[in-house]
Amino acid sequence: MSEGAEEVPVVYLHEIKRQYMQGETPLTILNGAKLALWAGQSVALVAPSGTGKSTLLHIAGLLESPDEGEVYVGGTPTSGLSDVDRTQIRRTEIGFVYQSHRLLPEFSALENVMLPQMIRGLKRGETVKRATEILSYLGLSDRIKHRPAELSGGEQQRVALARAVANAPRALLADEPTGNLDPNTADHVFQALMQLVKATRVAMLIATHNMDLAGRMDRRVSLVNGEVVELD
Ligand SMILES: Nc1ncnc2c1ncn2[C@@H]1O[C@H](COP(=O)(O)OP(=O)(O)OP(=O)(O)O)[C@@H](O)[C@H]1O
Repeated sequence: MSEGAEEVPVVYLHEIKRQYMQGETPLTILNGAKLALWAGQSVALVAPSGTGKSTLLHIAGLLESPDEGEVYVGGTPTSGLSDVDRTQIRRTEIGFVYQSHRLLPEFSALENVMLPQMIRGLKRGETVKRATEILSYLGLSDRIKHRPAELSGGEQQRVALARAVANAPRALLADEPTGNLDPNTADHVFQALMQLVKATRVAMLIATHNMDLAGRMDRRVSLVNGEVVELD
């Protein structure tokens, strides 16, 4: 990638405001939040429960719209786009990993990774090739025929990771991706995430409560009174 291309953040959140109604009372969760995610950089989002980490990730991933502010993807403002265009950007530019793997139980690991590519319109043969490559890269070449229930927790999460990067997104957003795993397995999945950042230069934002993992990422941010603050 040329240096010029890196001058624009992959995702830029500008002055994001988000309120939820709690009965009659508005609850302000994000209040002027600003955050730039850069190619090849991993960012840990570390903040207490209920401060808005998932909300921020959903807004960055175009899964939820802010009440005020703008989400730029590759320099393009997204608020004025149609739902179809937003969905298109989400499918091609952004990968999401959740705390629980959310794989489809009746499909194999390979098929789970093929699906997002097929939805995007790639030919079946191409999706098989690419899904096989990604799963092998993540150390799962002898597990591709297994269904999620036949995989360990760490393997399931690595398949979910493979699915998230199947369409070669420019941003990968992960909400407590190792939260359900024991420390050793969490470490394994975390290393896979870091390996992907280095290999693909994806911009990564990971919400985590794990300070050890956060300490091993490129940058740490938190949420204070609805704003993003840099830690360190
Ligand atoms: N759809 C919604 N309607 C109303 N309130 C919501 C909604 N989504 C989230 N909230 C509230 O907004 C606050 C922030 O939620 P969010 O899930 O973003 O926090 P979080 O930092 O990710 O928490 P955790 O670490 O526990 O996952 C919480 O108080 C939550 O109850």
